[in-house]
Amino acid sequence: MKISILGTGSWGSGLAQVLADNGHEVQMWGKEITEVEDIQNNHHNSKFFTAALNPSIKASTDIQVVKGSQIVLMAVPSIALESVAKQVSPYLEEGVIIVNVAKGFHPISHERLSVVLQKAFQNKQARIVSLIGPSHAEEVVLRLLTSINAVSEDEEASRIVQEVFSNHYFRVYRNYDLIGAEIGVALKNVMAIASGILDGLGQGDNARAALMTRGLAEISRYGIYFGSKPETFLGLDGVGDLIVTCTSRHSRNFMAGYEIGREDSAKKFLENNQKTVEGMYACKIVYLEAKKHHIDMPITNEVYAVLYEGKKPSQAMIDLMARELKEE
Ligand SMILES: NC(=O)C1=CN([C@@H]2O[C@H](COP(=O)(O)OP(=O)(O)OC[C@H]3O[C@@H](n4cnc5c(N)ncnc54)[C@H](OP(=O)(O)O)[C@@H]3O)[C@@H](O)[C@H]2O)C=CC1
Ligand SMILES: O=C(CO)COP(=O)(O)O
Repeated sequence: MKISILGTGSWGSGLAQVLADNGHEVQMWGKEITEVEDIQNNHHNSKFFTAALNPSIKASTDIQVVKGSQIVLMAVPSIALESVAKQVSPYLEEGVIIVNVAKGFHPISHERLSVVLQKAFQNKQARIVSLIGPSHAEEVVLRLLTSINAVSEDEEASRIVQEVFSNHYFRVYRNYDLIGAEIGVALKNVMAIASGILDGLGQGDNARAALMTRGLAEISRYGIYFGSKPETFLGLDGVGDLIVTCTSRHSRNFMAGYEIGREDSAKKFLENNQKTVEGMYACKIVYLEAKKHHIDMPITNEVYAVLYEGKKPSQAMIDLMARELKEE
């Protein structure tokens, strides 16, 4: 099967490895010439990994290479998703399966990303599937064991994605609760920033366990308000992705928080960051939506205050602990 991947960053490259290992014809598209040439000529993406890529993976800066693909994978950050979708749309086949792997929301409308893609590809009758779960690209590229969900309201499309991606090191489950899964994987990035902040401030395992547990309660409260199934938050797109991101130094969200905690300020990080840290954007969107809908989100509110209002992380931690005492 011909499968195109839009985005030559870390997750696009990790998933290219899986698909090429499964014998598919993998064509990547990227705007960054150095990444594209590295993949095409050296079978590496040295900006992100030392591991070699499957040599059958092709890469180009010409977006027309997607022509004739049965599946197109969108591996760009949430803030770029809509513009890349518009750019590629003229070259897509009718009924193409679009696989989104970005975690977040539309920066202006605050819509979930599958909704953004459904609208962008309406004229192609595209079938949208989110492939999301606990999965650091750094491990997938090394073929370390990973389990993830193909989430869609289109059961047949999610079965196709499940079959196409699964292999001996990459196991794909199906899930049909798109609202819950997309909210789970977007909000865990906010909690990962909070977890990194605690680490940077010198806190330990007890604090991290409390943060993750109360963070999951917060994510579930938010998701259930918007129509998610509660059990989704006990699965790969809830607690699974929360664990992998809140506890790992591979996570850019965790590491962003760590740097902010160590400095006891977000200023330096915000001035210098060049990486994709989705939790920064998700935090603002969730803060605004929660306020609008009166959803109690104490951890998100404190991360927001640290990122956007100049609050000291140490003070945010004190304020969280000093709130009115209540039942779990
Ligand atoms: N990395 C991971 O382990 C995982 C990531 N994800 C999610 O996948 C999404 C992508 O992340 P990831 O691959 O890690 O990010 P990276 O920063 O590694 O790569 C993003 C890629 O998108 C490209 N890009 C950015 N903006 C545009 C644009 N306007 N037009 C075209 N290309 C663009 C970048 O190009 P350039 O380099 O030129 O900026 C780069 O090739 C995120 O939402 C992330 O949360 C999900 C699971 C795991
Ligand atoms: O989503 C991820 C793992 O599931 C990747 O996390 P980061 O974006 O924080 O690196």
